[in-house]
Amino acid sequence: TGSTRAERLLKAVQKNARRGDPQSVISAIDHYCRHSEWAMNVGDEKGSILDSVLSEVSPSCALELGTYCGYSTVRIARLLPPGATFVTVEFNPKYAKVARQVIEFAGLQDKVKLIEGASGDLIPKMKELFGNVTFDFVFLDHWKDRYVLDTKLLEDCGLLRKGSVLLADNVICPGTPEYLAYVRNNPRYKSTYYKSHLEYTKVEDGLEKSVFMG
Ligand SMILES: CCNc1ncnc2c1ncn2[C@@H]1O[C@H](/C=C/CNC(=O)c2cc(-c3ccc(F)cc3)cc(O)c2O)[C@@H](O)[C@H]1O
Ligand SMILES: [Mg+2]
Repeated sequence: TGSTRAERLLKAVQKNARRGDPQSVISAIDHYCRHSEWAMNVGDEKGSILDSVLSEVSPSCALELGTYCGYSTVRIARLLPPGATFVTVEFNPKYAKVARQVIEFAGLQDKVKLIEGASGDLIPKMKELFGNVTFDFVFLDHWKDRYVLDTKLLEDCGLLRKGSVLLADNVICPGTPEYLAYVRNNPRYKSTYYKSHLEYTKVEDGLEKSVFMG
């Protein structure tokens, strides 16, 4: 059968990027998605905002919800301090398979723990899997109607600490209205909106950074 969009994106990485060079993997995906076939990666414009927030936080323990093809996984892993723990969660085995190959091509497999499964099932298991962990940084980029549920789950499972930073993609397009309402009207969060554009387009989108106050 024909390849999927994700598999064609992987082929573009294998063809155009350099093994062990994360920046070349990022550039190859951005070029392919801008000029050949759009895909729902956070992209280069919002990706630069992600990079700057990451550099501020410099997390020793990070979580990503929704790996997809591993584009933001590579963006995050390449900026983490040595020895950091980085967990990314993906429940579609086909996407997980592509993401593992993209992450490996970038040479970042030793920095990334990709766990296959649904966030709702895995979040309550994080303490069991990784010891009494709290996440310094969480990137939300999975199903938009699950951001609030999973944020509450992270709180209830004691996985956030005073100062933990949540960064959410697509708060304008496709949009996450109940998530914005939740973090912006909640005294336990200090939120900032970073205006940008939907990946590879001129459509408005943005990232919401929310600092958990404990
Ligand atoms: C059930 C919730 N828990 C989950 N646990 C683990 N992985 C999950 C989960 N949900 C979804 N996933 C995975 O995350 C990814 C889903 C991401 C959903 N993202 C979007 O819908 C999205 C969509 C757009 C978009 C914007 C404009 C359009 F016209 C069309 C699409 C842009 C984006 O940046 C997006 O992130 C997939 O890999 C999916 O398998
Ligand atoms: Mg997104």
